Amino acid sequence: MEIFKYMEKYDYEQLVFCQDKESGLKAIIAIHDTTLGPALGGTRMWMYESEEAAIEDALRLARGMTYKNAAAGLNLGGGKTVIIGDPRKDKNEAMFRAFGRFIQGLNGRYITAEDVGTTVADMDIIYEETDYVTGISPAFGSSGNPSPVTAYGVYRGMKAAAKEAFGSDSLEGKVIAVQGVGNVAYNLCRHLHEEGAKLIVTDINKEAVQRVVEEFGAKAVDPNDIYGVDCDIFAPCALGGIINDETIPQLKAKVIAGAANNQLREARHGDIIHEMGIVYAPDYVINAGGVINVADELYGYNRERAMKKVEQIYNNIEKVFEIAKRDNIPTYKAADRLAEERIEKMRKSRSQFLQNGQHILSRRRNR
Ligand SMILES: NC(=O)C1=CN([C@@H]2O[C@H](COP(=O)(O)OP(=O)(O)OC[C@H]3O[C@@H](n4cnc5c(N)ncnc54)[C@H](O)[C@@H]3O)[C@@H](O)[C@H]2O)C=CC1
Ligand SMILES: CC(C)CC(=O)C(=O)O
Repeated sequence: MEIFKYMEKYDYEQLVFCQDKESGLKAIIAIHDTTLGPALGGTRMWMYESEEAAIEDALRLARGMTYKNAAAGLNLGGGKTVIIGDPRKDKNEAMFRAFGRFIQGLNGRYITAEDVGTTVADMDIIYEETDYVTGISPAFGSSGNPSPVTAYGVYRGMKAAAKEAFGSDSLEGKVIAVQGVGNVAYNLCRHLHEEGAKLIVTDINKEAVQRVVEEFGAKAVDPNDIYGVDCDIFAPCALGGIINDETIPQLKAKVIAGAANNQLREARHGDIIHEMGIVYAPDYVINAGGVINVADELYGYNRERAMKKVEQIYNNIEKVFEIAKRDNIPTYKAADRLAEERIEKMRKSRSQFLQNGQHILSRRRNR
């Protein structure tokens, strides 16, 4: 991978490599765009096949956060971190303290939170070293684990997608195939079960599957079989890239609506599912609940205010469908349009000069 070429193509601002030998920290912080404000995005800990795969994931996820934060109406830019390692074996306190110091060194250009493989306890350790962390324990007056709120937002967005596809937003009796039943999807399954949906689930973690089978009466299938099951809605809630040339021909669902980031392996896969008549709720619009919730910490966390904004995900998904119809484009492009228009407007308004203490004028005054 030619890193600068890739960064130039999608206009990334910064890529930071963090190494701490003592603790074993190998982290990559990617900052995509800070037009709207400091970059906020979670930290993923994962066993990448190669350093290149880790860099690519950090970059793709960071760009997704720029679009997610913009489409959600947040005054935040996009960034993300990946830590290379096994979250079950390789974590230690010194690692997250070292990581916190690296974040502090960015002086507020990047703010972190949880993602796959990291927890509230990890964020609490980072908080020992920097203020630029969210999703820390409610004991600190913060919002805690974002996953249940992400799940609620996905549930609301899925209802809006169901209304578009089936004419009613009720999920009662709908067959919903859920891929990955981790932190977000466990909570999503609870909402779906409470509304009377029928669940088909899979995960590579057998205990996670067992829990939703026992608690919500879900039917379990093997991970490779989830794409082809007979269902109304497919909810990808594991990792990215799962809508691709191999999986699309197997799909029977009329709707795709789930929590996973970067669901389309390539943009053209969004065109293919559009042509097939599948209603796709763009990933970064439907899964914004978590970031909306943690971002509220920056104002002094207020759950009621945060949840009001999360409710808006239903309307945001409707807005995406409206733009898609108005401009006769697939929904993934409509979502990009929504986000890009907002960023562009703000970029223009910020081009006016503001005396902010950093300009040559302020240095002259202090001489
Ligand atoms: N946690 C949050 O608040 C947010 C999460 N997301 C995204 O949602 C997705 C899920 O996040 P979490 O629930 O937090 O992660 P998680 O790690 O708790 O859950 C993911 C689950 O997917 C399973 N999995 C991995 N590969 C699989 C495969 N090939 N087949 C079936 N199952 C597989 C894992 O075993 C795990 O149980 C991720 O893509 C994440 O980036 C997006 C926005 C916010
Ligand atoms: C989980 C979040 C708090 C932020 C994030 O990284 C995301 O939405 O993907």
